[in-house]
Amino acid sequence: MRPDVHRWLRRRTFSAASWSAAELADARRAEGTTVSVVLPALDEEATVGAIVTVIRDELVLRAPLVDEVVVVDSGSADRTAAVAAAAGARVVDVADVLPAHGRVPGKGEALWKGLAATTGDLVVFVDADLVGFDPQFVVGLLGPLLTDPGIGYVKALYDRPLSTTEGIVPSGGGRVTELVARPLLNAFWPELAGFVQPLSGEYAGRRELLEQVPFVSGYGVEFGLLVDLAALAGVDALAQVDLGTRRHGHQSDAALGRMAGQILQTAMARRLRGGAPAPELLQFLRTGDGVEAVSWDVGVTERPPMRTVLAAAGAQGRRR
Ligand SMILES: O=c1ccn([C@@H]2O[C@H](COP(=O)(O)OP(=O)(O)O)[C@@H](O)[C@H]2O)c(=O)[nH]1
Ligand SMILES: O=C(O)[C@@H](COP(=O)(O)O)O[C@H]1O[C@H](CO)[C@@H](O)[C@H](O)[C@H]1O
Repeated sequence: MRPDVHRWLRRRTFSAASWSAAELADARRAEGTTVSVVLPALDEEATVGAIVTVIRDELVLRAPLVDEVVVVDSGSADRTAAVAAAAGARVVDVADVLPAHGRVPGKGEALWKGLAATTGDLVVFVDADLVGFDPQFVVGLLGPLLTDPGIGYVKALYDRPLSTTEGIVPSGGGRVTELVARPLLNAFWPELAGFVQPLSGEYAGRRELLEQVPFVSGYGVEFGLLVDLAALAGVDALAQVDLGTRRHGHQSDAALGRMAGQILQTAMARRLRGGAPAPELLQFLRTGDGVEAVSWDVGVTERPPMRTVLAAAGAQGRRR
């Protein structure tokens, strides 16, 4: 493992259990820091209400850590907006935010407009399809930002069980992460190989940083933000926090194939400047109280086209 990645893993990996909502509420009040939570939602009537309710009850009313909870309705056909509003969220329609800019489809658009529709110094993004949402997710994401001014962006890491028709596959989730995003980052942005969940849908950042980078419109948004914020602020300004386990709604393999395509587009748009890929692939295993990084060499070599070999042999033969 690269020494810089090993060092980053040690210095910038936190546990959500390190902080309580009450202590962070005191800390942010003392600093005068404001906090917004943004939930992008497309047809999430089944889950958005419970998430908003828990955030409001625990982090707005009980411990005043969060100032505003905004659900960005991405053009839902179900009752997402009504359910979210009934739970206490401020709901904005993606088409109504920055209308002069029109609207493009995709999750990233909802997040970009969520940034425009909120004012918090710190912005927390939470998917609206989570099951069994724990308010400690938000506490854990805010912990590093409220205790270390040198940290500007925090990604969630967690176990990701995959629920299938045959049952639960304990670590089967994060399919595009394992098959596309992780290999891409290791090859072309090896300094970011320490992120256990580079595509996690829960993350938080300082508005002053988030407003300086583009938001990729579709599912490339997480990949784009990670690469662009690292380029802007340096890897050491980025961190990750262990939130335990995350369960959410899963899309089909075909849908994830399209997601992978968007992530590939996002990566290649940032990488066409060439440069040989790094040969190391870092994967992660859950240990008792943390994660263990496992390093693999996935470097490949290339054999030249046979035609050139035979031509050279022929030329050599002619020279013998
Ligand atoms: O065009 C979109 C696509 C997705 N989402 C929301 O973004 C989050 C993550 O999307 P999804 O669950 O489809 O991604 P997955 O978690 O399956 O990768 C969810 O709250 C979606 O409702 C959205 O607001 N607009
Ligand atoms: O991590 C992944 O591979 C994908 C798909 O997860 P699953 O295989 O359905 O658990 O989920 C994430 O990726 C999306 C693209 O970045 C994010 O928008 C989602 O929030 C996140 O769940």
